[in-house]
Formats: sequence, structure tokens, C-alpha cells
Amino acid sequence: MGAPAAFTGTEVYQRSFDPGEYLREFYTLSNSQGQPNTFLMQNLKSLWKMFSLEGLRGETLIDVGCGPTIYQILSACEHFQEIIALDYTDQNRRELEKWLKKEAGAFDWRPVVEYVCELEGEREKWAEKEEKLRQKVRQVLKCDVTKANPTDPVSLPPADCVVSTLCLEAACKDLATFRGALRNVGTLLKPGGHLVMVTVLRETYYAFNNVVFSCLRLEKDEVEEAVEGAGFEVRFSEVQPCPPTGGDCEAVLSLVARRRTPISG
Ligand SMILES: C[S@@+](CC[C@H](N)C(=O)[O-])C[C@H]1O[C@@H](n2cnc3c(N)ncnc32)[C@H](O)[C@@H]1O
Repeated sequence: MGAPAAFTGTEVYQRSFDPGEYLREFYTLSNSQGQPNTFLMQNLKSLWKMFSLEGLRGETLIDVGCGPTIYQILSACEHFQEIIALDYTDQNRRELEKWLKKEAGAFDWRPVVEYVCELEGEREKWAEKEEKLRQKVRQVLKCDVTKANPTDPVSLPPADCVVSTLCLEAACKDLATFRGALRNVGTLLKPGGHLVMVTVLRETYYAFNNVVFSCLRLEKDEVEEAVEGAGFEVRFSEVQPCPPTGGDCEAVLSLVARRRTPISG
């Protein structure tokens, strides 16, 4: 299955992104043949490492483009008191709510939560961590990262941290839009607050359930320059090779940046 001819925008996500299929394809820790999901494990390790950095603490965290997943806030939830999850599509927010409310048919995150607990040194604490996370996620709201206020018409108080995994490269049709989306996301943060990102590099598409989604092909320098240009200072940046996925991703960038404090006077 090759790259789509055109950018797949929000209307394609709303119509064709199936959260259940997405979770089954990318978020089981090992496949039916028992092969480990190295892409997921690598990203969990990176998130654990980034959320262990000094200063990544605070009251509120916003997850931008959360999709139907929780893996990206498992390490974060140890360091922030309240979490707000944002995504464009109704079905992804609904799927997340299913897990939060322990509804029938919700995705089973237990193996992933156990894996993160093991990284943190307490594998047996998985059920406690699930409960902690459920309590900390206070709101699940619609957002569009291409809007100046991504949560319009809702205005959120600025947060201490924003995490965004595999979202902006999917949501942006070109580099100019990507730069603008980073500026928009920056408005969700307090000055001095942190942005934590996991971004695929040199990927042009990903596919699951026989649907192909476009991806903005990015180089590490382009991402870092866009982050700096949006008013951040990069504190941590690491590129790792991309294990095989359902697309043409070549590498994965994990990045932490601090929003600059405006110079007054
Ligand atoms: C590849 S998924 C990533 C989901 C999740 N963060 C993860 O790490 O698996 C891309 C997500 O971006 C969301 N998205 C696409 N366009 C968006 C936009 N303009 N604003 C906000 N979210 C958008 C989609 O609904 C989808 O959940």
C-alpha cells in the first residue's frame, strides 16, 4: 500500500479513522505471533526518559492529538495533577472515554501499563497506575491544531506541560502549517512550560484497516527549527531508528522544549 496522492485532512480523519482498528494495529505489546511491538516499546522508553527530566513537573498537562490512546500519558501522570486530553475526531475522544469509564469493549491497556510500571521499577503497580490516570484525566475535548486557539470556543488556562505524539505531522499539510500549529499549541502553555513531542521523521504515509493517511515528511532540523521559531528552547532531542510500522517512517524524534518567557519592558 503506497502513499496517498493527497493530504488527508480532518474530514478524512472524522470519516475514516477507526480507533478500534488503530489500537489493534499499533498498540498491542506483542502481535499474534508473539513478536514484540518495538515501535511502541521504544516510544514508551523515550516518554519515560523525557518525563524523568528535571523540571517536568506541575499542576496541569494537556495531551494534544491524543487519539484513542493513553500510552503517552502513563509516565506523565506521575508528575502532573490534572490532565486534559484533546483530539479532533469524535470517535477517538469517545474511545478514550470508554477506557476512562471502564465501559464494556474498552481497549485493554494492561500489558502496556505493566510495561511502563516495569520501567518505573514497580511492575505490580499497574492497577494503581490505571486508577491514578483515570482520576487525573479531567476533560476530553475537541481541538484543531490549525486554529489559533486549538480548543475554540473553549479557552483553557495555560498548562505546565503539553505532550503531543504522532499528531502534528499527521495534521499538517506542509511545513508552514506545521510551524503555525506549533505556535498554536504553544499558546496552551505557560511561559516556562514544557512541550514533549514524539514525531516520526521522513514518513510520508501510514496505513491501517486498508486506509492510507498522509504524513508530512519532516527532517530533525526542520522540527527543531519550527519548535524554536514557535518560541521554544529545545532542551532534549534524540533520534532513534524507526522499527517497522504500517508506513514508511525512517526515524523517530523525541524532543523536549521549554516555552521562552517573553522579555518584558
Ligand atoms: C496518528 S494519530 C496519533 C494519535 C496518538 N497521539 C498516538 O500517539 O497514537 C493522529 C491523531 O491526530 C488527530 N488529528 C488529525 N488532525 C488534527 C487536527 N487538525 N487537530 C487535532 N488533532 C488532529 C487525529 O484525530 C488522530 O487522533
